Amino acid sequence: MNKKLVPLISQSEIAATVQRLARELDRDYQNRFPIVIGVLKGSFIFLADLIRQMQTPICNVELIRLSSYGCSTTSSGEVKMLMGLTEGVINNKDVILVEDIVDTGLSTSKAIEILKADNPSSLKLCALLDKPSRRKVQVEIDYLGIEIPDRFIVGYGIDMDEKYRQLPAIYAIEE
Ligand SMILES: O=P(O)(O)OC[C@H]1O[C@H](OP(=O)(O)OP(=O)(O)O)[C@H](O)[C@@H]1O
Ligand code: HPA
Repeated sequence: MNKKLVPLISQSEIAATVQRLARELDRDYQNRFPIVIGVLKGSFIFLADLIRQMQTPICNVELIRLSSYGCSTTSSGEVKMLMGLTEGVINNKDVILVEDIVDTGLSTSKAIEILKADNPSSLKLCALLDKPSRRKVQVEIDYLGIEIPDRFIVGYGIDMDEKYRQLPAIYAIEE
């Protein structure tokens, strides 16, 4: 079935939002050398743009991979860790977890639970998009980009069945 892509967030709005988040992180992480952890795959473009806008030095960039959506627009509810961190890498470090979108909250809460077990000295969440109307578990977003309505979105790293990640802006899918 053909999908219609309806523009939701423009490239310029994304860029301004990334700038703002980078300034907020710079303000809070001066002289702290945080570890920035991106959640693959969806956050890869946001992560790359965000760290290039940050001026405060970063100790390390790490990537983890979770998956729950598979080939559909509905979360399976079962979040799998497909790729984790090297042991000990965040022990006693300030960690910034970077997510593209918090929807049900299941992926992010799982990531937070796993990372907390590795004893970071602090752990904060930076998310580009928040879809609070779909939340199933509570997630506190410390650095939030844009709140969005209950639409399935794609672009800027975010996919539907692995498609559309390369689009430079964010679109809502309509049947
Ligand atoms: O709050 P939730 O309902 O858990 O949804 C949010 C997660 O879903 C997407 O990942 P997905 O599982 O589709 O994997 P992907 O990033 O590799 O596309 C997205 O990148 C978030 O990590
Ligand atoms: O709206 C969405 N689009 C794509 N992937 C997602 N994962 C959670 N929510 C979404």
